[in-house]
Amino acid sequence: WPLQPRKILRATTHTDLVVRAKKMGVEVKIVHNASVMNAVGICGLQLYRYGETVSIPFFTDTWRPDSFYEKIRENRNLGLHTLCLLDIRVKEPTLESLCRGRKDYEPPRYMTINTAIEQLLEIAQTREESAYTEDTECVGLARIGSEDQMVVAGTMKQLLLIDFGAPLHCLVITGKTHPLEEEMLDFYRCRT
Ligand SMILES: C[S@@+](CC[C@H](N)C(=O)[O-])C[C@H]1O[C@@H](n2cnc3c(N)ncnc32)[C@H](O)[C@@H]1O
Repeated sequence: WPLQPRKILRATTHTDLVVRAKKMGVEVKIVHNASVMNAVGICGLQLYRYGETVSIPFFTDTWRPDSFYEKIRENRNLGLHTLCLLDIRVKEPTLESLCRGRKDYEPPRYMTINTAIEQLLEIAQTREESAYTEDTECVGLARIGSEDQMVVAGTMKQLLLIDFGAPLHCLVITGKTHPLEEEMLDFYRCRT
């Protein structure tokens, strides 16, 4: 039974899968694949100038986690860019159905760049000296790799006004940029 994880081994889930398979004596064969982790290179920010990637979950009325803020702060202190992966909520059982023991699911939801920025700015407001502000340069990327992919560079404030269309979306918060990176970003710069 050759196990072929679809993606490169870059996240805990992938490594965990391999470790458990090997412990069970299952043969593991890695088939390398494209990933947002390298496809994001399209915007011209150099991959080796990124710090730790963060995931931004949807806020709810009662759950507003902000642990990713510290990672963004550390990255920016080191002058590194931060790739923000945005929440996907698919096949989430409704609260009602959980209570009734019946399987009903919420409609699928994919976080937009706009929602991610709103949440990031909400967190920034709770910090005295935030690691980023609405004037921080970012790059919004939607549907990378598809014919209608969208890449726009601009401040958080500017990107908030852009409709990036259908999922999937991700966001890069820039660190210290190299002149060549700036030249590349100019091709994507938002003109509003
Ligand atoms: C849990 S991550 C896993 C990504 C996938 N396993 C990979 O390595 O490409 C999913 C998130 O990555 C980002 N993402 C994946 N593919 C994307 C694409 N083509 N364009 C923009 N963002 C993408 C989105 O933020 C999405 O919510």
